[in-house]
Amino acid sequence: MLKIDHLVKNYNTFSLDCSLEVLPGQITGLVGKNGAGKSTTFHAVLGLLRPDSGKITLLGKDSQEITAKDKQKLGVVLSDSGFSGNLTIQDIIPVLEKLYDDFNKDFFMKQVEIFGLPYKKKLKDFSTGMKAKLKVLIAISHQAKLLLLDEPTAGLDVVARNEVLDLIRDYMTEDEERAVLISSHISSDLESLCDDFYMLKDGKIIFHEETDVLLDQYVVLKVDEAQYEKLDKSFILKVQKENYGYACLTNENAFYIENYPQIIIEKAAIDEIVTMLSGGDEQC
Ligand SMILES: Nc1ncnc2c1ncn2[C@@H]1O[C@H](COP(=O)(O)OP(=O)(O)OP(=O)(O)O)[C@@H](O)[C@H]1O
Repeated sequence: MLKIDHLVKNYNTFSLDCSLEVLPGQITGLVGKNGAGKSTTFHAVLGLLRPDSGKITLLGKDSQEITAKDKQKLGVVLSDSGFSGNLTIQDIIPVLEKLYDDFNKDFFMKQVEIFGLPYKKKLKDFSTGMKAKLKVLIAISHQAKLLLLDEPTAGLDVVARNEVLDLIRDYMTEDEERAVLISSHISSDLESLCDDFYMLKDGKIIFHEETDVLLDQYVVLKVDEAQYEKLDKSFILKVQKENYGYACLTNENAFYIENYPQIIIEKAAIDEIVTMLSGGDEQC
């Protein structure tokens, strides 16, 4: 559905080199701190900036050959995009009908009602949550095959965030060929949503894993100084100094359970994995 092969974009003090793949039927998460390069990646995929090198294949075509008609098959949320704040939902409906051959007005209107979005209020007077819901709603209201969602939950409270994530889940259940690339700097947001994760750090993908594997095989070993000395560190991905000794991240849960029954082994939440992997701590 989307394949990015060594997309390179250089700015003065920042250099992106990103490769990732979004498969049909999958929700892929792109996580990374502020400034990691998530938006630059989305902009490049959408042809909004010119990459220095690399290849992007979108909907089965080289991204440079994507037509306006093809773009109708994309549902997009960008932080810096949207309709003029002086318009209302009432105003944008005819625009959406013109923009998208498959715009589903009934679905859109129903969701506007469910979300309690004001029909005649100017968009600039919407709350952050209302704006976010409207953006995602627009992205999923025209039978898109691929959603490209850059930080769609930014600034939302837990309730609004879950409503937005539910919309994305519902979108996926309607057609098993659909796919989503979604970014967030809060990885826990995406834990229950995504099938796999890529992690960007300083413009580079430093990690890719399926969520099932993450939840099943990634654990944190909590060891004191003496245990740390004796630990076989072959499968330790990151080490973090703690008050009690060391927290060691591994993706070989079974090896340490079998060989070190006396040490404390805790399930690693995605947030913890991301924080440890993106931290500057020593890597074994
Ligand atoms: N047009 C530009 N000119 C120069 N530098 C840029 C430009 N656009 C982005 N950058 C730089 O590229 C880096 C990555 O920015 P980007 O917006 O892609 O990060 P991000 O991961 O989306 O961050 P955030 O979560 O804050 O949106 C930053 O250091 C940013 O300053």
